[in-house]
Amino acid sequence: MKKETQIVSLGRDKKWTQGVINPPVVRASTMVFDTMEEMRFASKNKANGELFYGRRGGPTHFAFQAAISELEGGVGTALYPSGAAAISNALMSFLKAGDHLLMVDSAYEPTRALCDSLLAGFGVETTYYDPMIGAGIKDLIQDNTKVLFLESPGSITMEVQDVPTLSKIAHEHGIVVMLDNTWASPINSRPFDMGVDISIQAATKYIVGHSDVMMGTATANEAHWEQLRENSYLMGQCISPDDVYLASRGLRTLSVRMAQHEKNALQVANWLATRPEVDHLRHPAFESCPGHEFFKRDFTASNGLFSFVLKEGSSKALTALVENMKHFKMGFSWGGYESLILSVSGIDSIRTATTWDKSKPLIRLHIGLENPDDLIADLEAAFERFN
Ligand SMILES: Cc1ncc(COP(=O)(O)O)c(CNNC(=O)CNC(=O)c2ccccc2[N+](=O)[O-])c1O
Repeated sequence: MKKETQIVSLGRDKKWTQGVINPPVVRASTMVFDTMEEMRFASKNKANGELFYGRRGGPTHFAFQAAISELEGGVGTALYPSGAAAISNALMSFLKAGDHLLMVDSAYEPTRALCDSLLAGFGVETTYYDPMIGAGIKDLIQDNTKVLFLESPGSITMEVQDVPTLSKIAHEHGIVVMLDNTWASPINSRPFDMGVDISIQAATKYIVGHSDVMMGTATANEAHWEQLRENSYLMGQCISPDDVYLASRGLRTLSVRMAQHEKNALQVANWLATRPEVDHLRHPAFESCPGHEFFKRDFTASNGLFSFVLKEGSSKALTALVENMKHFKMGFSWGGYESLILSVSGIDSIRTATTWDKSKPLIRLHIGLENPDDLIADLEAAFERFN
């Protein structure tokens, strides 16, 4: 089945929908049983889609979990109140005091903060590595290394990692491989075909697609699903069926939205490449982006999120560039239908395994579903304010 057809049909089994098109919202904490036998059966099968208790979810959750598992290519998906919760629960489900974690240097900043504060406090040692390290990762592996965490492309600076090579080396040492796969969404890469054990999505972004739900998912392969599911349950992770309904609804248009985001973004990026103020683009589909060759090999398409680096720019000029835009808004997120702009500073101060030239300012764009001609006109006016 092609991914476009999967997007429309997955998670709509009649056992969850009762025949209506969208799996209905079933809100529940308590679920009741008529006999002790029924109760025993539900307890025995509480992790296998039998109604047991609100924290294990209900039909609305089961339908969405089945769809994401199939799309990502795993066997089971746990749901969380945010992408950050998916990351923290996945890591804490497989790490204990005395363990060592290999974390990509280009990780989403709050992921770094988790490692440097909470995990460090629990006695987990973190080593950050260069996203472009490839086979060199083997030199960082210790006897107590338990998890290798990737985020590809990396937040803000967009480096694409050689996931298959990194996964192969990790598995040679019995290390669990986790990938923050939010940029690809569940349709533009096959994480488990690349050797990933747990694929994480900030569903907040493209899956929901309308900037109105916070949600995370973590999908595991057979070998890691029970440990992820049960440890996440012990940490009390559960979410509202109303939010799941909205995420399911967003999922149905993921293919068409992603295709339009990609088309619009490429038009804007190609225009930016002609601007004299721009030093280079950090869009995975462009050769100027580190890991472009891995993007071509491992991804089926790009989307609306990319960054570009300016040759120079004072704080005053950057403020003039990003403020007073007609269509681009400043906001901490991406993946909705709207266009966003972020002037990112301080990258050099949060990277420890790589260096960043802070003399060249970075702007991250999320290209929404507006007409790209209007977006380009907006950026043209922005550069007039900038210069
Ligand atoms: C790849 C990836 N993975 C996980 C998450 C977290 O998802 P959540 O927002 O649902 O918790 C995200 C969220 N992304 N958010 C952004 O890129 C914008 N937010 C920020 O820039 C931000 C917000 C708060 C604190 C620090 C930052 N930051 O990245 O510098 C993500 O991009």
